[in-house]
Amino acid sequence: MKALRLGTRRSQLATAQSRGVADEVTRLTGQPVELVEITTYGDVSRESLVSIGGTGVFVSALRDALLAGEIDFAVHSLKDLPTAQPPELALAALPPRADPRDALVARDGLGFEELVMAGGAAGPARIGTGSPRRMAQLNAWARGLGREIDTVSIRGNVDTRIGYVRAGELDAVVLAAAGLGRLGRTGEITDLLAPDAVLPAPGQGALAVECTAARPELVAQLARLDDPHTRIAVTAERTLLAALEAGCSAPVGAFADLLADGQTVTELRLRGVVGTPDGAQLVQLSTTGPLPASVEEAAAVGRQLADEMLAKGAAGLMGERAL
Ligand SMILES: NCc1[nH]cc(CCC(=O)O)c1CC(=O)O
Repeated sequence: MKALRLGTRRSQLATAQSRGVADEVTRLTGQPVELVEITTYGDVSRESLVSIGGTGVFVSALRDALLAGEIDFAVHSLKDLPTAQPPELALAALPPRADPRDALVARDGLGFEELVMAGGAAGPARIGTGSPRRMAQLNAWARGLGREIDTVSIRGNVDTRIGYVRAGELDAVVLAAAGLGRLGRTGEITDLLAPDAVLPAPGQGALAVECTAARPELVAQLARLDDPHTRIAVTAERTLLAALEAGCSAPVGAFADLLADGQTVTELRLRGVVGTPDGAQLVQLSTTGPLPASVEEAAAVGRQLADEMLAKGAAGLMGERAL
């Protein structure tokens, strides 16, 4: 049988998650899969994400290769995908989501509150993250404790980021737990940040399996990896993001969780937050309702919560993201 070509970025994280999906495709369909390496501008550039136009840069080279027929399918981190889906490409599968939470990797095994109270060597604790969403919520959390922190803008791969802590340049960094999990590095996490304190990025922890919409049999084959509950939850989160007219580098957190009655999922709770990077102003809202019966219904939940957030002044806070 001819192998399906799975295009992947070269980074350790991208390779790890592509391998996992490749194995799952083979397990479920018996179809062999080969990995094809694609270099993206986001992998070679050292400029900040904002100056190169957001995380969408990681996605476009893979999509170009899909449309050119150089690869059969691609795996993206869902949170890096723009919310507007190009009609010529299909999100064939959203596999079961991994841990959606953000994770702290701090010096001396410290948790977030311990670190904030302890401070850094010469003043407030220095915590690295390139994400305005994380900055806003971490700063707001520290404010609630009556303390200040220094959020320091960083980027780079997982090794580089954790390296700042190991080298003593930063007291901690914040990363997605799912990414650390896929790299087999959960042992380095010193605190998993509860969504009550830090809402993850919309779609965080979920992968998206994409192929051309022009190959319906391939779409159907890949769809065997799809997890309907993941699709419902992330649709609500991503529609909230889209309805706020915010991009993937905006300070927007959103998390939909499914509430179960025994073994049966009965309700969906969607929480959203927008804030200024200094955490001085946050608009945070939550809604709980019956489990949406379709992605359209899930999208409606996201739009509704976005409208409520906009009515509370969310748009004005997002304007701060240029700073
Ligand atoms: N923005 C980069 C990015 N995109 C996806 C992940 C990994 C985890 C995931 O699937 O959400 C990460 C790293 C991070 O935020 O720490």
